[in-house]
Amino acid sequence: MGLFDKLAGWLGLKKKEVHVLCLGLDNSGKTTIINKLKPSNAQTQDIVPTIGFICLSQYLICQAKADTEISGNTTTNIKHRRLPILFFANKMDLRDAISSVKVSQLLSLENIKDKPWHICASDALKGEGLQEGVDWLQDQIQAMKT
Ligand SMILES: Nc1nc2c(ncn2[C@@H]2O[C@H](COP(=O)(O)OP(=O)(O)OP(=O)(O)O)[C@@H](O)[C@H]2O)c(=O)[nH]1
Ligand SMILES: [Mg+2]
Repeated sequence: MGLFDKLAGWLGLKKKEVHVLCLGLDNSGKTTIINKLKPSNAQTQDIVPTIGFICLSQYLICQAKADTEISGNTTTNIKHRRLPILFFANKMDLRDAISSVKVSQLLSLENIKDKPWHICASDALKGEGLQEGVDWLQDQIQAMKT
């Protein structure tokens, strides 16, 4: 069972759609993170750079590169809703990686006042830090339901 299956189970979302948009710089680890969230028997060992975007309907996760064009309606919709934003400060295992606190300062995340946000340091190769992020997302989605 993958982390997103667990999340869906806890939330009783088996029949509901949860759309997760995964955005990030090239080579930052988006596909690796998404892959790790799948059940172990569905994970692939062979991750190649994504061309354009991928949409995994089974997990309802959409990965787009930061420069992928998103339609005007979608951006407006995202902008005006109080959707939770989860940041992964990935590749934390690298020797010259900066801390998640420093990443958050560099991105001025404290200026995001109209949406709940959270940042987790992660090592997507080992799967470290992903559970913390999914737990936070679970709490946020639950809060939105009530
Ligand atoms: N050391 C380290 N390498 C990672 C980590 N996450 C991903 N990688 C590696 O970084 C490279 C890029 O990972 P991808 O998952 O393809 O990155 P992406 O963001 O999907 O890349 P694009 O699809 O090209 O935008 C691969 O060689 C991964 O094995 C991490 O946490 N630590
Ligand atoms: Mg990719």
